[in-house]
Amino acid sequence: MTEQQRLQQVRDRIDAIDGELLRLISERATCAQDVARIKEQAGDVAHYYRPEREADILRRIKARNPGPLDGEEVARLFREIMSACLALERPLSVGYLGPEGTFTQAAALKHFGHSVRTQPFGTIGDIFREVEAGSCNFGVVPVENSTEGVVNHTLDMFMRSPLRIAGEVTLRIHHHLMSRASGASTGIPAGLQRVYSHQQSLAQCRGWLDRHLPHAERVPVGSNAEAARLAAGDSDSAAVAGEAAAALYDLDILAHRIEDEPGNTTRFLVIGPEDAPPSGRDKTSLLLSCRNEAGSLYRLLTPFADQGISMTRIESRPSRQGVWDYVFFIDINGHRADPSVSGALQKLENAANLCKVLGSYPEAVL
Ligand SMILES: C=C(O[C@@H]1C=C(C(=O)O)C=C[C@H]1O)C(=O)O
Repeated sequence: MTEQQRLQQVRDRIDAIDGELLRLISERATCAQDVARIKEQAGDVAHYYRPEREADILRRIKARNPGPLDGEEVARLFREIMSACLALERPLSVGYLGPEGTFTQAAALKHFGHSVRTQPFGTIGDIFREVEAGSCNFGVVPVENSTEGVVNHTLDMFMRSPLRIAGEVTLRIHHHLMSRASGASTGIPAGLQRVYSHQQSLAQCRGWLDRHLPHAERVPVGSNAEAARLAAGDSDSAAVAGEAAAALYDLDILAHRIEDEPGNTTRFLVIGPEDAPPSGRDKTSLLLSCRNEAGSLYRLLTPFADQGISMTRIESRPSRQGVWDYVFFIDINGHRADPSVSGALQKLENAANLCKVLGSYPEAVL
């Protein structure tokens, strides 16, 4: 057989598989429509989207993946199939920290897939308000970065918001230095006067900027996408931002992956009117406060230790109610419906001044 004939054979096989895939995906979409119909008949239209079921499906896909594709890769494909099936019934609207091209938008699309309607908002407070008002089904907000720590504004919003946490997303953050497309060969132009970026991103690239652009002024702005927009209008300036922002504002990337920590990751939370039912591998976020006296934090944490629950994070913030009153944001493994977690929560009611369950939700799968 000639090379052409052998190629033709494989291509025929691929075409047949694609036909079969298309038939199966369409059949799957019809099933999703059936699910929606059943829910409509039961008057349960608020629950078209089931985060715990989606997490379970994605985990199963990863566990069963026979290769050669990587587990993350197949899960990403199925993420998009589920997203499209769900949108057939009711496209979700998801608010994020804009403008377009931010890492928060990338996190929203990673979590929900590309068939949702993403809506940019100017501040974290605006996202909470829009989701509270019901004009968006969910919101996505940054909460902590592996290099720069916690996003205080997000934690502070939870103190007075009735919203719950329905999911988490982690995103590897790669920052690039970019400037107005010149068509010239790449490299860092000597005359760069200014570097725009979000405060957090400037901090995440501090070492690189010190070494390569010691004389350029660092100008913190509201978001990386805003930085890219400003750099697009001024050839003396550059921005530090992600790939999406470079594409959106037609900027040339002058230097790739300039973050100081190669494992630089940001964690985002999905906020909505309810948290999620158990998926089998869940986390619970709590807001606690205790009296300012000896041993009170110790007493607050004892119920978790007694129940063998591991804590994955603790942050303290001023409560803003008294000069020395602090609140603690605590993440634990497990769902609030698990007997060990609900047992610990019952004991906490006595030990804590305030004990607010911000939500139980599936551990990030992707
Ligand atoms: C609403 C449901 O289905 C939705 C669609 C899914 C899918 O396409 O597989 C998965 C979970 C839900 O977001 C449900 O299963 O109850």
